[in-house]
Amino acid sequence: MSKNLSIVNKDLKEERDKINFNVEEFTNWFYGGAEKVKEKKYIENYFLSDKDLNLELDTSYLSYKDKYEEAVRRSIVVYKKLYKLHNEMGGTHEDFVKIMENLRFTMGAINPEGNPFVLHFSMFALTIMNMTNDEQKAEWLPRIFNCNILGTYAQTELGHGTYIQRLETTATYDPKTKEFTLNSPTLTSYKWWPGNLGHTVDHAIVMAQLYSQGKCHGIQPFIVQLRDSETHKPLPGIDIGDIGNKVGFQTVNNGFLGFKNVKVPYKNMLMKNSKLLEDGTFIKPKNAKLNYGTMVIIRVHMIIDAACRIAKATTIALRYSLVRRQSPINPNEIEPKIIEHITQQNKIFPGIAKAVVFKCMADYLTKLHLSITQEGNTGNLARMPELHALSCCLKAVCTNEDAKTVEVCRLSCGGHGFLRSAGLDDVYRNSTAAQTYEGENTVMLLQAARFLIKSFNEARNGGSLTEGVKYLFDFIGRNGKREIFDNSINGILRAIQAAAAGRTYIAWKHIEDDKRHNSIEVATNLAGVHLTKAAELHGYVCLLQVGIEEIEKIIRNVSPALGLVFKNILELFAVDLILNKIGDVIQHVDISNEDIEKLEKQMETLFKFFRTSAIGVVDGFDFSDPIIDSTLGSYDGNVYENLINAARKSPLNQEDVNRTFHLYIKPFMKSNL
Ligand SMILES: CC(C)(COP(=O)(O)OP(=O)(O)OC[C@H]1O[C@@H](n2cnc3c(N)ncnc32)[C@H](O)[C@@H]1OP(=O)(O)O)[C@@H](O)C(=O)NCCC(=O)NCCSC(=O)CCCC(=O)O
Ligand SMILES: Cc1cc2nc3c(=O)[nH]c(=O)nc-3n(C[C@H](O)[C@H](O)[C@H](O)COP(=O)(O)OP(=O)(O)OC[C@H]3O[C@@H](n4cnc5c(N)ncnc54)[C@H](O)[C@@H]3O)c2cc1C
Repeated sequence: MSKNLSIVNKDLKEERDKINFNVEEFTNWFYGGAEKVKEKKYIENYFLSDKDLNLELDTSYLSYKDKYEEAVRRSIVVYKKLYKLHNEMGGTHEDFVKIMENLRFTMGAINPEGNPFVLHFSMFALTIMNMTNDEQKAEWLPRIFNCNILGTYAQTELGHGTYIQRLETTATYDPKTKEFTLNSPTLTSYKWWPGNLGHTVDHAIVMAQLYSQGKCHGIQPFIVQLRDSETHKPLPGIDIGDIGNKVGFQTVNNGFLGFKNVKVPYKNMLMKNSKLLEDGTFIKPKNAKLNYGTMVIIRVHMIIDAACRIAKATTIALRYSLVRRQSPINPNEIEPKIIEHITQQNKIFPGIAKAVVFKCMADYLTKLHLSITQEGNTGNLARMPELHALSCCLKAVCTNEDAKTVEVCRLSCGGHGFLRSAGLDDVYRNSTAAQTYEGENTVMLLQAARFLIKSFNEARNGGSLTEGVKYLFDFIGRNGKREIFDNSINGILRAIQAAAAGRTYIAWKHIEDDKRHNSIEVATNLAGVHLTKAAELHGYVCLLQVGIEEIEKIIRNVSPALGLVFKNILELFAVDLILNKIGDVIQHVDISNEDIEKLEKQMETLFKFFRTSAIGVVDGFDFSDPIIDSTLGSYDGNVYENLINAARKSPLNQEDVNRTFHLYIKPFMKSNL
């Protein structure tokens, strides 16, 4: 951790003196080993120490246009260095991935409102890597890697983001010229939202309806050049621009794009999955959803992003709560650190537990994705629907929790939390954006519910189930009897499983009843609220189940003192979860009022234990001061000095009288109305 040289606030020092486990050991777990932590620190310092970045400039005060231009300038400084470092490291693909993984955090500090090149290195490169044949890889990958071309992923249109089957952009193939002609036949067919599209990139993966031999063959990906490589002027037939100011992501340069008779060569349709022969014959892929692959990868990556945003927000909220004093609990005593107010603990401690459990889930899902992708490469696509359902479900549950938790952290910092310098606004904006992009969360939950209902039918018919939904058998086996609650961690898991299975049953029954008068589609829509609740509960089952399995493994491999902290964290996550979902649990589990009171008491005991470890855990997330970028969350805890220093930098404070006084205020005051 790069520690500030200033003297650490004595309240915070006193807290750190009481930590009873090895913080470094926790950090090593969080980043996957001591070697990875070393790499992270090295890479972070390598970039952030560069004076050319001019990180002293607070970009939040700049205009929209200036923010974008500064973000581009800073990004280029970073990417130049990235290639230099990559060469120094040996230049392998693994080295590049290593740098990019670590840069994710660092980039947030450099461009707090988003990276104008992010899609090039994520969705654009990933789509070319995963959806092209060998010749296409050979042609495009070196140019992408060297940044000779810059690209984005243009799928969403003004009229459609969710229901991608109905995208309207057309790509019509002519076997005589061996070209596609791209058109935007309506206003609603304009591409709208793609990151970096407005003025940054010169290429895009464009998702368009393929027409060949007079038939539509559904959406297919095409590589399209949008701007001239020398002048950067839009090419003929391309109408392109920035979509304007947004809630966040101000420097991501999300754009719009329309096509008028734009010619694209035959070789630019990505042909790994679907194929088009030169004569225009279309060859279907093994599974039509293979073209959705890039979205699946990104949804998997979004779980670790959610964990890190929560980790950052709770670090700020906790450090602040350990130095802020207000409102004596006992009238005759001094004002306590606000963390002593139990409601404050209730705001922050469960969030810290979520960051840890989400990290476990991210590791699990990354491994699962890898193994299912490897199966897919050998032609076995059997587990694709399971991965799709799980990644949709967890993308939704984790980003919803993320946005909620970050907002609670902001509220937990009182008035100061509302300052930009507190550092929580960009975290929140990024969290809430993640609830929408890469699949709107309700839609994602409904996709997961589709899998649950299928599995429920399978279970009722005595079929086989994938591991993650086997608990549906237990529900069916109980034959209408309620699960008996027992107050252990596995008891809590069984209770959440019973609630998820019970809610799945209610949704299933709703559909079955409505099917008598309606089509299955209408019946499914009418059951929508139950379906999303079932999927959400299923997401929590997965999180708790994976949390239990992973943390049991961790405990076996770490020191006993850290093991106790992990046990505490897991219990915090579980008890907080069941108390938050108690309505659903009561419906399907035999749980008494006494059991619930016991859980509430248990929460208080868990808080008491966690009170001393909490600072160690957030320090262990190891966000350096430039990364945390917060007056309230810096390592030294000197919040009041930080706040006044930040306020003094406000552009309004650079002169003691603002010109508006003489221009407007004084004449107004002297006018006697
Ligand atoms: C909601 C769906 C999945 C619906 O797809 P659909 O073709 O209409 O399917 P349907 O007829 O409803 O049937 C569903 C069926 O399709 C299957 N399926 C769907 N997707 C997959 C997959 N990836 N792998 C494997 N299977 C998949 C499902 O399992 C269903 O199967 P089933 O019929 O139940 O057997 C799709 O439209 C979708 O993914 N929409 C969300 C769009 C989205 O995520 N856009 C992202 C744009 S890029 C972006 O936001 C980048 C931001 C990045 C940044 O700024 O950093
Ligand atoms: C910050 C940001 C960055 C983005 N970056 C990109 C990018 O780089 N490339 C790109 O192509 N796209 C990008 N997008 C677009 C994004 O993927 C879509 O906005 C997203 O998938 C949601 O689709 P939509 O806007 O059509 O919402 P809609 O589907 O119109 O959602 C509106 C409402 O309708 C509901 N709804 C819609 N369909 C259903 C249904 N079947 N069942 C129940 N309810 C439904 C939703 O739940 C929601 O409440 C970005 C978006 C944002 C906000």
